Amino acid sequence: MVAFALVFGLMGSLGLLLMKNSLLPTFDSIERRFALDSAKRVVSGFDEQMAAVSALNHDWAFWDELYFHLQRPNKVFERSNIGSAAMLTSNLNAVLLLDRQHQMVGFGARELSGGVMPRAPDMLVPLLRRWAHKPQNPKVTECGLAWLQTKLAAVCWTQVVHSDGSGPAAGTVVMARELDAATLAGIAQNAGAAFTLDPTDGSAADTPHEPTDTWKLPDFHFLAHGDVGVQYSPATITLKYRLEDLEGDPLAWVHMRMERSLMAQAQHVVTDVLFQLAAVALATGLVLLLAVHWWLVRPIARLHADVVALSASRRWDSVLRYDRPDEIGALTQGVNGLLAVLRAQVDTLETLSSTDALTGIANRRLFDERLGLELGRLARRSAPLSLLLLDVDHFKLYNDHYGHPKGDSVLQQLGHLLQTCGRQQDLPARLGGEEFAMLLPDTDAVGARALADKIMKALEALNLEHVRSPTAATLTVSIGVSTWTTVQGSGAELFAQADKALYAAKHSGRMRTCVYGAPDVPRL
Ligand SMILES: Nc1nc2c(ncn2[C@@H]2O[C@H](COP(=O)(O)OP(=O)(O)OP(=O)(O)O)[C@@H](O)[C@H]2O)c(=O)[nH]1
Repeated sequence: MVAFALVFGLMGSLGLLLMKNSLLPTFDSIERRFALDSAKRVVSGFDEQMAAVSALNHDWAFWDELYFHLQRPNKVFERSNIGSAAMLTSNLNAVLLLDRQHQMVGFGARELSGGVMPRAPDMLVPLLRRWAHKPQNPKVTECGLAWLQTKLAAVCWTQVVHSDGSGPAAGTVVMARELDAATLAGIAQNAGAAFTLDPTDGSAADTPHEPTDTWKLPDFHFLAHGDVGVQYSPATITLKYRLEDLEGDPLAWVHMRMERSLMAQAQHVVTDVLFQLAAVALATGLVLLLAVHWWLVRPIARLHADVVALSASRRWDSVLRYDRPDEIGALTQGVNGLLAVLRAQVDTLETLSSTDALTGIANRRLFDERLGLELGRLARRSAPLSLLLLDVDHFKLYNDHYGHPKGDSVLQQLGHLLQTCGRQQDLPARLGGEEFAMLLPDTDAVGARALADKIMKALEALNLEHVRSPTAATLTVSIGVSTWTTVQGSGAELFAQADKALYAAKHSGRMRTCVYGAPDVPRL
């Protein structure tokens, strides 16, 4: 029972542990995937900001009025298109116009957040440096990020050509739009992930942690250098992405910090589920334990107790009753089968131990037992009890003459004769050798003598030839009788009286019956 509970508990714990070990990693990988997707959306948000400026910049690059303006600067055009009002309308913070030699021919600006004004060198200097090692791509709008004063901005530039794309470029149009707090908040909102922007100025935020992992981001339109450093802790996943400037140098870190709420929830869920499963397992185990106890242990214990009681009482004739259509019923039937075999064996042994092997009538053991019983009955009620002792005359001579087997046959016939002569309640027995006895309940001396006569007549009728007998030509017996109407002593004394009578019969010529108490029989 205890072993069963232990095994059940062990298997349950193992199952729960396996479940925990498979559930948490699944939640963990879901959370990592989610963090990576968030990082992609944030970086994509920066890329989209550049794409928006890029579209406007591209339109201007194929604008004939700008094309002609670069060739012949026009004050009206400049005022209405790169004046501060126009900057506001187009949501730009700076527009820089360059001629073919990259000389500034126009600059319009709108103040950045915090009230500072962008400066033309903020755009021109990094561009010129970039073009020094990576020349401008004709008719292709390019974008990058740059600091305007201390503000992050998306900067795009395209060579200005005729609207039909013909002719050599008249110069370059450069535009900048600040990625102000509202824009960054929009990126964060669209991405569904909060982030901070930290300049790569060598401050602590510059290298806040060593990443434990690196995720590769796909190439976006303008941001094509995508590695995200990842650092895990039990409570957060921290991601950092490096924004680069026009020359490919570090510009700022985008730090994303994501609470591992899913893992925390998963831990709770798993713990809850574990507790619930443990409770269910415990309840199931208890129910199973009770069921096993009720259906198996209890009946087996009862069966065991019955078998023990049966062994103690030695009542092999008992039958165990468990009518069940299962293994316990089968076990009970098996025990009953064994009992039947045992009963048969005991019966056989009892028969063997109380029967004379040669004649098949009772032996001395059974005779003594019945004698004791009959004496007990005699003590309780006044019905006479007689005992006949019978001995074959000159049986030694018979054996000597006819041989032992023939002698055996005679003894068998005598046994049968005694059985047929007596009544149902009489007990014929062979006491040993050629000596027989008959115990006659409810029989007085007259009745006993009458039976003795009947036996002699029946033997005479058998006409068993005995040529060596000095007494008669056929086999004869001598009989001694003793009768008690009340108990006068032990069974041995009744027996001794009958033996005395038999002795008298032998010594008065054999082939006769003597009754103890008669004048011709001496007293004990
Ligand atoms: N065939 C056979 N003979 C037996 C058996 N038991 C005893 N005897 C023989 O019975 C004979 C008994 O002989 P005795 O005691 O001298 O008595 P008896 O010859 O009958 O003479 P009386 O009793 O004086 O008439 C012996 O020879 C025994 O060997 C037996 O089971 N079978």
